[in-house]
Amino acid sequence: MGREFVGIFDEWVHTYDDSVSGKDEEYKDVFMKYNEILQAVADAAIGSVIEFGVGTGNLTVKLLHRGLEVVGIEPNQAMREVVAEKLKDLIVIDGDFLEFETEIRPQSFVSSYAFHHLTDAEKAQAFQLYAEQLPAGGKVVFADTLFASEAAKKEIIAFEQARGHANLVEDLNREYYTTVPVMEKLMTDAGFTVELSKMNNYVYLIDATKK
Ligand SMILES: C[S@@+](CC[C@H](N)C(=O)[O-])C[C@H]1O[C@@H](n2cnc3c(N)ncnc32)[C@H](O)[C@@H]1O
Repeated sequence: MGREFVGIFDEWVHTYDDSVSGKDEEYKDVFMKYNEILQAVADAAIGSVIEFGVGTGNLTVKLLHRGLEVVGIEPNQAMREVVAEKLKDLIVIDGDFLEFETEIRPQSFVSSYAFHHLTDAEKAQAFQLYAEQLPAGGKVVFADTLFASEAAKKEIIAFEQARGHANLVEDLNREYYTTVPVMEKLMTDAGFTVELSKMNNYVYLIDATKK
């Protein structure tokens, strides 16, 4: 579920790695410190890991370098094909944040630049599901765009509009980018302790531990 934006990646798959490396002017600030952000997610993960929205596998590579067992979940077929080519031994399953079936018993759920595909109600559902599946001390480590408040979100969208970043503005209005207080509440309600760190003007590291 939360798959309404999956089709966007049929096209973006071809240039996605250019975007994350700063070649797409509109998304430069979103992907600022991309490698550092993904490394921070990988460093906070523990044990057997389920990674959602693997895309072209950039976070996956960092998790594997840490020696962690990883199963990837990716709803977009073109992305699954790219990552299967890049990481031949990786198990990548067709699934999403809410519907996935794997053999492993995860100690961490991780993701980068993808959780905003879920509405806040779906995010709440996801955290309840992860709390049921994780042992005490298990982790949810996500990096994603969050805003300090709804007012801050409006201000940034107006700023991007003024500098002519129409595609980014459309994206920020179309998808379900939420706020720091909402994210904190959804996670604490599901039984996690949460630490949030600002990584660039858009992205926060969300590091949560099941009580
Ligand atoms: C912006 S890319 C991020 C890729 C990679 N994680 C990264 O950090 O570069 C978002 C990815 O999430 C996937 N996606 C879209 N909807 C999803 C959902 N409901 N559940 C899981 N993944 C989803 C897309 O197909 C795409 O591969």
